[in-house]
Amino acid sequence: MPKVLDGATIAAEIKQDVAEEVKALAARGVKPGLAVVQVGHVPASEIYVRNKVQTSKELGFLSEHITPAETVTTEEMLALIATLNAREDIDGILVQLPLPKQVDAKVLLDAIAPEKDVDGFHPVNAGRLQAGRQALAPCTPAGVIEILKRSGIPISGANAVVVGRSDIVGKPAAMLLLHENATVTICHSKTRDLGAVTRQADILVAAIGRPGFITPDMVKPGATIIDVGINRIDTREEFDKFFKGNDKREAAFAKRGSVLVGDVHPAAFEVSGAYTPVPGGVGLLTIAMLMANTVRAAKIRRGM
Ligand SMILES: Nc1nc(=O)c2c([nH]1)NC[C@@H]1CN(c3ccc(C(=O)N[C@@H](CCC(=O)O)C(=O)O)cc3)C=[N+]21
Ligand SMILES: [Mg+2]
Repeated sequence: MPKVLDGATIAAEIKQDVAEEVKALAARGVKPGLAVVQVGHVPASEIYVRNKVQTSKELGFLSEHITPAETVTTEEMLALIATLNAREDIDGILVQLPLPKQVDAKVLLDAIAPEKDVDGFHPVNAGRLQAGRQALAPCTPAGVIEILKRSGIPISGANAVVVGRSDIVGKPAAMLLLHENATVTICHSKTRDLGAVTRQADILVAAIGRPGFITPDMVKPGATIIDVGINRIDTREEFDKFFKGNDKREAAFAKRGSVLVGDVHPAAFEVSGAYTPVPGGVGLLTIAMLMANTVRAAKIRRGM
């Protein structure tokens, strides 16, 4: 039976560590400050943003939730970022994605002061990360490393295969794994005989953004699978592809009319030695690492 790498347990450990750091900072008169900017009403953003704001409050941060209207312009957003960049009490700035079409996301993200870029999306942080300098790393890939380390899964010398090459997950995940001395391969939609490559993986990171894309034949028996995908399934046909005969998921589907599935087909987990479930895996670590990044930003920025 494969081992389930429980995101909730590991996230709680990280938050405990963060809480202790916050206490130590409080004793020195410092309170980490996080600004979460949520534009308009993207239904998928509501739950994540609420979770980020609530967690940062629980941990004793100064927490600010800023909610510009759906119709906000790039210029107005740039003015907001400039204000937050200049504020002494704000250590971290997060602009929740996606943004409305009229807002130029790249221009905005590049305007965030790199030392306050707790998402790790700024090209200066991407460059620092790849150049082996002190950097704020993107939260989801940082969470992947934390799961592996805290679960005692050896990274050094392992074959790590990352499927997906996005700037915010695949690429930085590969870089972080490389820094931990894995032998890293990045795969993507043009990779030839993908299964032959993924079957070499001791650690398989799935970050494609397609439901159930990784099938059992693509997994080396006993491998560790980290499933970064979060896909919502809301038709019976799709449901049956992944969860036919699964009573727990059946109940969830009946109740909510949708369920989440990762980028890994549930049958592929059965081939693995250990895996992160969806939900309850990497997503929870993303939020925990945002908190860790904010404390880190506070310490670095304040010279501590
Ligand atoms: N600037 C920015 N930074 C982000 O980090 C960012 C973003 N924009 N836009 C959206 C994505 C998505 N994201 C998630 C965070 C937590 C869960 C999470 O907590 N997932 C839980 C619950 C999932 C559920 O029930 O819906 C789980 O996987 O168990 C998922 C996804 C952060 N993102
Ligand atoms: Mg993310």
